[in-house]
Parts: sequence; C-alpha cells; structure tokens
Amino acid sequence: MKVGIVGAGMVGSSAAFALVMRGTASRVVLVDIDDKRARAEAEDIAHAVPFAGQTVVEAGTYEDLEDSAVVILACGVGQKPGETRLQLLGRNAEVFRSVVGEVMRVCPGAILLVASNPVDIMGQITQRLSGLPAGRVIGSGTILDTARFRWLVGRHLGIAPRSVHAYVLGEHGDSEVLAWSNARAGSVSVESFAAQMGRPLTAEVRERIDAGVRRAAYTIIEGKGATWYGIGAGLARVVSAVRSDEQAVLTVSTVSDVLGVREVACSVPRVVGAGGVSAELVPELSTEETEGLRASAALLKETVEAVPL
Ligand SMILES: NC(=O)C1=CN([C@@H]2O[C@H](COP(=O)(O)OP(=O)(O)OC[C@H]3O[C@@H](n4cnc5c(N)ncnc54)[C@H](O)[C@@H]3O)[C@@H](O)[C@H]2O)C=CC1
Ligand SMILES: CC(=O)C(=O)O
Repeated sequence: MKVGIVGAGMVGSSAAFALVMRGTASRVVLVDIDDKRARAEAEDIAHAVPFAGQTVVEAGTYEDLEDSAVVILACGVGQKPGETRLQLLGRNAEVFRSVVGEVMRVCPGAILLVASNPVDIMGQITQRLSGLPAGRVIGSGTILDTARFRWLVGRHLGIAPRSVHAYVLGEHGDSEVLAWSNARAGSVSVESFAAQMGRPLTAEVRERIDAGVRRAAYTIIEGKGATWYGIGAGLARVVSAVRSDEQAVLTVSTVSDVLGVREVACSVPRVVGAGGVSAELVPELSTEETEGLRASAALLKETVEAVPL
C-alpha cells in the first residue's frame, strides 16, 4: 500500500519510520515545502529498510502522491513551550488551505489522516476543504492520549498496556475526558483489578495519571521541544487498520454528532477499516464524564465555527 505524508518534520518522518518498522506500507512518499528536509528524512529512513523489510521510501512532489491509499497530513507548526494546541489554529489552517487542495487534485480517492494540531479542528477543516465523506477524513484525535492512559494505568497495575482497555474521549487537548468509569484490565474493572493486585487506584493515583495524560505534551515539549515517537507509532497503527481492513476500535476523530453537539470532530471509539471510519459508539459513561465529553465537543464546535474557509 502506498502512503503519502505531507510534512516531513518530526511527526511526519516518525510516522514514516514507524510504517517502515511495522512493514505496513510498500511505498512511502514524503512531501514538504522544505524539499531538502524531505529528501534528507527519506534517505535517513530508507537506511532502516534493510533492517526491517521492503518499503520504498522517497521524497517527492504532490504529483508523486498519486495512487496513495492514505495521505497523512503532518504539516504546519507545533506548540512552543507553554502554548496550547488551540493557539496553533490560525497558522495551521492557513497551511491546510493550500495543502488539502493539492492533495485532492492528485489523489481524490485517498483516505486523509490528519495529525497537525489542533488535530480535531484541522480534521474538520480538512473534511470541509476536501468535500470527502466524514469517515474518509480521520484525525488522529486521542489515539495518543489513549495510549498514554493505557501505559500509565498498566504501569500502576503492573500489567501490559495492551491488557488495559481504557479510552480518552473528546478533544485531543486540555478538555479531554479520561473515561475511568468503563476502564477495564483484562475482563474486570480497573478498580477490581487494582484491589485484587493490592495496588488500589486512590484519588491521588488517579489525579497523577490524569495529569500524566493531560499534561504529557506540555512536559515533553518543555524538555525537548516537541513530541513525535508516540504519535508516529499511532499514525502507523491507524494506517495498519486501514490496510488490513481490520475493523479496529480506535479513538480517532471524525465529524459526527456527539451527545447532541451537531457536526463536530472529536474522539469517541470508532471502527476503522479499509474504507476509513465505518461506525462509532459513545461508551457508557458516568454523569460527570458525559458532561465533560459534551463540554469538550461544544468547545471544539464553537472554535471550528469561528474559522473562515
Ligand atoms: N496529533 C497529535 O497527537 C500530535 C500532533 N502534533 C502536531 O503535528 C504537527 C507537526 O509537528 P512536527 O512534525 O513536530 O513539526 P515540524 O516543524 O517538525 O514539521 C512540520 C513540517 O511541516 C512543513 N510544512 C510547513 N508548511 C508546509 C506546507 N505549506 N506544505 C508542506 N509542508 C509544510 C515544515 O517544513 C516542516 O517540515 C504540529 O501541528 C504538531 O502540533 C505533534 C505531536 C502529536
Ligand atoms: C503535541 C501533542 O499534541 C501531543 O504530544 O499530544
């Protein structure tokens, strides 16, 4: 499967690297306004291919994206220390106004996978600019936050993150909701598992995990300027679900109605396969979580409505 990536910075190139290491794509094409950067990243990542598999990795122009099954959009700017994701909106919307048209011109059949922040709003803008059906424009949404949540809960319980079934919903950002009320470890609730293992989930532990998820990007950006490995792996995971027509349940962001908020892009668990997103579900939540998710969706809706196309 051919995968195009627009934006060969840290996120785009990490996604390319993850695709190579997973063997998910047969060909990866990197496009960037900074062609020299794209060529350098493509060559560096290609040097990992002999250790991994068969992927062809190259830099190119928009024309070279033709026939891509998925195009990842990771172009634009990232947060500076202390900046929120929503503060990037004006700058990245401007970038997407030119990029989405170029991508649609050469590969109108591709699924668009949006990573640039604020990712929910950039996804909704991409859907509007492309005119594609909602399920074919996938924002990475809270896929990364969900991974952070599972990793932290798994560490506390002393089990593999893959054995933790827990979701972060709503905005990929400050208003996101950690759905504790239906989080499970193996086949039991995380509370039951924690009690059985003698590692109770006290209020203090939950607060620490909540902050560890919600503040992760701020902490990492403070330390090294940006985040890229986690999202690179997450983007490759979504592409893999498309390639295998997996019908995987992932917390990605597409435009839909969420808890009475009409036409908004934010994350709930969705089913992802070859055609993109085919179904979604709002999990059973506590009253507080439901209100949190509704408020998060409403904030995103209000913000996206203020963006001129
Ligand atoms: N969704 C998520 O969970 C995450 C999203 N991000 C977001 O991903 C985006 C990219 O982050 P990084 O890769 O760290 O930034 P970066 O600055 O390393 O890379 C961005 C790339 O976009 C390119 N670019 C800018 N304008 C362009 C245009 N008009 N056409 C083509 N290429 C263009 C730049 O030349 C640069 O190479 C940011 O918005 C960041 O906030 C970052 C981490 C996680
Ligand atoms: C930067 C960003 O969105 C993240 O690491 O969550």
